[in-house]
Amino acid sequence: MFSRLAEVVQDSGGRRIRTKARGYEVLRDPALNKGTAFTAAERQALGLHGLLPPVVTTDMEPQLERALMAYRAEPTDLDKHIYMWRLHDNNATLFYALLQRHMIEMLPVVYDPVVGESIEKYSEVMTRPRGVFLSIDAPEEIEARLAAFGAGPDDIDLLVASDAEAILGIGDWGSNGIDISIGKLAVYTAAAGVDPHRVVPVILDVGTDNEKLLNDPLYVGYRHGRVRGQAYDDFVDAYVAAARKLFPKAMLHWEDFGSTNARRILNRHRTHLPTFNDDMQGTGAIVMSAALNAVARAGTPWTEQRVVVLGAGTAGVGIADQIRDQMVRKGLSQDEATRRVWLVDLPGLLTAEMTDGLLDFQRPYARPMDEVAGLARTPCEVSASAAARWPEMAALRRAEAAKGGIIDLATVVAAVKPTILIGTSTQPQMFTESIVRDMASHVARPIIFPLSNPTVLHEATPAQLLEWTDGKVLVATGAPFDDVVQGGVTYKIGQANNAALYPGLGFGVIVSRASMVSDEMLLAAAEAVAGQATDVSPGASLLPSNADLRVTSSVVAINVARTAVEQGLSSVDIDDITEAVRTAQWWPVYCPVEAI
Ligand SMILES: NC(=O)c1ccc[n+]([C@@H]2O[C@H](COP(=O)([O-])OP(=O)(O)OC[C@H]3O[C@@H](n4cnc5c(N)ncnc54)[C@H](O)[C@@H]3O)[C@@H](O)[C@H]2O)c1
Ligand SMILES: O=C(O)C[C@H](O)C(=O)O
Ligand SMILES: [Mg+2]
Repeated sequence: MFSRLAEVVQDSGGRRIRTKARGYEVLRDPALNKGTAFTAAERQALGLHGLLPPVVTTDMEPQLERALMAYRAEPTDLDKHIYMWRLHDNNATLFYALLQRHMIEMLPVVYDPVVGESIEKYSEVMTRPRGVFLSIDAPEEIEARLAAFGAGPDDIDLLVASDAEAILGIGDWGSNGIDISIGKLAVYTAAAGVDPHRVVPVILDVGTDNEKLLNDPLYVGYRHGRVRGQAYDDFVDAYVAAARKLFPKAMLHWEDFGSTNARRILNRHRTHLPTFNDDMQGTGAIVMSAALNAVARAGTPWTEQRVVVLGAGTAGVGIADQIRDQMVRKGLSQDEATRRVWLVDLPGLLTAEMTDGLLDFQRPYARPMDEVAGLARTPCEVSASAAARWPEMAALRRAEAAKGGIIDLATVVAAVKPTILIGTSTQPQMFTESIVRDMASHVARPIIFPLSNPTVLHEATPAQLLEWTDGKVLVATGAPFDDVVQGGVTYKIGQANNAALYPGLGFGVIVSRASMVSDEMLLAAAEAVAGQATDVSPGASLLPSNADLRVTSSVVAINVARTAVEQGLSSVDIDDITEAVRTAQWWPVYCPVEAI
C-alpha cells in the first residue's frame, strides 16, 4: 500500500509513481524505496542526496546479489523468514524480485511450512505490524479501523482474512494469525502478479482458546477465550459489510477458519460476493488437479473410484465434495457418487448413527448402518487436546468408545479397498505401513495424498509411500518435499498445496471483476493446473513445479476469467482475456519516481 503521499500513473509513458514525499519519507516507504537504484535526477528531485551512498545502480542486480547473500547467511529458516519481511518493509519491489527469482528456495520460507513456525513464535519475533487488526471487543470500530489502512474505494482488489482458529494443522493462534494473511498475499503477488499495493491482510481477533498464548505476557492479541455464537456471526457480518462499503471492487478470501465456521461463513456470502474459502474450495480444486492427472495415469474411470478421506474437517470435506461432483459429471447420480466417498474422523468411519452429532456438511457422507454392522471396532481414548479443538468430533468419539471403539482407518481401508486415500487430519504418520501395503495390495496404482501441513504433520512422507508400494503410488503432498530416488527412478513430488491454485483463481476473479466465484470457475482453475503437468514419464510429478508458478497462475487466471465471462458473472467488458490478464499483472521492477 502506498502512503497517501504517492500515486501510481499508468499511461502511454508506462508506469511511474508521483509523490509528494521527500527524503526519508521516500526511503522509509517500502512501496517507493529503490535504495541505490534511485537515479541522480530522482535523488535531486526527491531530496535523497546525502541520504544514500553515492553509487547509482542502474538495475536491481547488485541489490539482489547482496540480499541473497544476507538471506543465505541467516542461520535458521525462521531467521530467513524474518529477514525476508524486514527486506519487504525496506523495499517491497526487491523483496518480490528476490522471491520470484528463487521461488523453490524461498517459497517454503516466506510461506508454508516456515510461516507456521513464525505464527507460533509471533510474540517473540514480531517485527513491524502489517495489515489490519480487527477485534470483537470493538465491533463498532471495524469500519474506522479498515479505513485507517488509508486506501480509497478504487485502491483495493483483495482482502485476505483469518480468525486463526485452524491455522494450517497447528490450531488456534489468535492474533498471531495475521502472518497467514500476509503470507497468502505474498504468494498472490509472487505467483500470479496481484499488485501488492492493492491488498489488505486482515486478522479477525475473536479471542483465543490457546492457553499458551493467554498465559504469554508477550502475546499481542486480545486476552480472552474465543467468542462464539451470535456475537461471532455479527462480527464477521460487520467485517464483510465494512469491507464491501470501503472497497466495493475487492474480493474477500477466507483462510484457516475452524470447521464449524468456515462453511457457514462461505455459504452466507458466496452467491452475492466475489469470495471463496481457500481451505475448502482452493484445496478441493488443487486436489482435483492432482486427482485428474492421477486418475488418468492410473487408467481407471472416475465412476469407479473409491475414496477414503481421513480428517473430515474444512479441507477434507471440501475435497470430498469436489471429487463427488467430478463423479457426477462423469455420469453417476449424486447419491451414487456420495456413496463412493468414505469419511473417517475422530469417531472413526462417519456413520448414519452419528447423524445428530455430525456437522451439517459431513452428514451426506454418513454410511448406512447395515453397511458397517459387520466391521470391527478398535478401542480408543479421547485426548484432552482433541476434545478442546474438535469438541463435536471428540464427543462422537467418546460415544463410539463406549460402544467398544471406533471403526478405524485400517478397518475402513481393508473393507473399502480405496483407489484414492486423502489425509487432512492434522495428525502425522496416520497412513501406516500396514494400511498403505493393504491398500496397494488391492489396486494397481494407489493414489495417496497426505496433505496435512506443515511438513511434520503429513500422514506419511512420499519416501515412505513409495517404499511401501514399490513405487506404484501416485502421490502428492501438502508441503514441499525433495525428489525421492527409488529403484533407479527419480520421483518428483507434486505439491498439492492450494498455493498452486488460489493465486490464479483470485487473479482471474480480480481481472474479470466477477460477482461471485462459481463451481465452474473452480473447476476451470483445477483443469488449468492439471493441464500444466504434461510430463507422464515414470516418476513425473502429478502437478506443475512451483518453479513455474507464474506460468501456471497465468493459465489459471485466464481460464477462470474466461469462465466468469462465459457465465455472465464478469462486470467488465473484456475483449481479449489473455491480454487483460497479462496487462493487469504486477512485476517487481523499478519504475520512475517523480516529485510533485
Ligand atoms: N495442502 C493444502 O493445500 C491444504 C489446504 C488446507 C488444509 N490443509 C491441511 O489439512 C489439515 C486439516 O485442515 P482443516 O482446515 O480441514 O482443519 P479442520 O480442523 O477443519 O479439520 C481437521 C479434521 O481432522 C480431524 N481429526 C483430528 N484428529 C484426527 C484423527 N486422529 N483421526 C482422524 N481425524 C482427525 C478433526 O476432527 C477435524 O475434523 C491441516 O493440517 C491443514 O494444514 C492442507
Ligand atoms: O497454507 C497452506 O500451506 C495450505 C493450506 O491453506 C493450509 O491451511 O494448510
Ligand atoms: Mg489454510
